[in-house]
Amino acid sequence: NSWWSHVEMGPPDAILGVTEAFKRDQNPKKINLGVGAYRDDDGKPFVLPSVKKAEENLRVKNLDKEYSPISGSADFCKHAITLALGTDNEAITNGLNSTVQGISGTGSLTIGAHFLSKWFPGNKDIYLPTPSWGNHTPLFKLAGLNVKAYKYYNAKTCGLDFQGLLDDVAKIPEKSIILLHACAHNPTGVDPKPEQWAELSNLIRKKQLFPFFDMAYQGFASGDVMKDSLAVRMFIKEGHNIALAQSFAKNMGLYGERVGAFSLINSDKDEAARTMSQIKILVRPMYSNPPINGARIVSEILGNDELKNQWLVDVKGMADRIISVRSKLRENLKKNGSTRDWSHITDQIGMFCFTGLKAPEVERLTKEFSIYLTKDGRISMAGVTSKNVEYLAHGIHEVTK
Ligand SMILES: Cc1ncc(COP(=O)(O)O)c(CNOCC(=O)O)c1O
Repeated sequence: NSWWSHVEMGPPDAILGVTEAFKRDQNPKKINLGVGAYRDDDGKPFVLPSVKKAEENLRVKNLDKEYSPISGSADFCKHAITLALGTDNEAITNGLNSTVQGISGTGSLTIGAHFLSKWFPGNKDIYLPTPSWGNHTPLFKLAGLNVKAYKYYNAKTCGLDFQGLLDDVAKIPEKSIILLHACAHNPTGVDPKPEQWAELSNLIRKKQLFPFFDMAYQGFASGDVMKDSLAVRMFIKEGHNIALAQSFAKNMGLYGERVGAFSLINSDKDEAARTMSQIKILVRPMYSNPPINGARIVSEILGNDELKNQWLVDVKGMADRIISVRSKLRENLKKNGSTRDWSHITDQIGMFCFTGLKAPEVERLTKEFSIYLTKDGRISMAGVTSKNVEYLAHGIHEVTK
């Protein structure tokens, strides 16, 4: 008889469910706004020219398939942290970072979660923004951390609830962990302004909280890699010894290659060596060592001026396309006669837009117009193109007028 008769069917993933329904829809005008991956103006996946060139360079090198070190190649780790903090950042030149390759952003967050769960000297409580990426809660719980929340999004303005954020952070018990989206907040697209990051940094220091940055979109948000890492660089400059998870899924289009990095900024080189040794001890039984292919592509691009410059053009091109369809959507809503304030569509940044649509409006948009998005009204701007933006504006206006 069965071992598993007690195992019940789990709930479908909210986002993947949207794509399944989209695939079944026969309407030629259907639009999928659920997918969290970049699409070009023809709605197709995009392999960056810099990535294609890097792969050509790698092919002729006839590299072997030997294991990576547990931490990934030192070359890759150096390139990853240097991209995040900037070439001459003191934390790097003084050897204060302990950086390992992670299995994309999810795997890098997971390494951090397990490290904190085992070694964090304070409360094993991690505070997430409300809302946050759907995977954060299960990921941190799986590592044994208690997941709590702080106010972040203002549904009335579709913007940042900065006062609510400060009030909540002020209430977090000292020596707790706070998760921060470095740029392009998922799912809201709402980021603090630089001066708000500065105020938050002061409060977090006063409260002696441990900042854990999740930077999954560096360069993809504004199109400028240094602008997008401003909060991370500011916090380190202000004396916070942070944790940082990076992903190359979006900004290099390496989704399925699963390339990321996890870093701690330490007090001194000796502490960096000790934390590095313990991070490797965690990774070894987890998956032993990381995949080599994507890491080689990243190293090839970031280690070669011509390819790095090509990549900077490629990633800015993706960001600019998203920024332009945000403007087009807002313009078309106005053209359709909508009198609502849609300024949040262009104020928000990165892959996602929190439209402010309520569940019944979302339902009508899907049923009557074959436009697919998650129930919370989040749309992936990557699914919007110059060809479907007018139809999208028409549908949104019809269900919100
Ligand atoms: C904030 C954040 N952190 C981390 C990650 C991790 O991404 P990866 O593990 O692919 O690098 C993601 C990827 N999200 O993908 C889009 C979606 O499903 O909403 C993310 O949004």
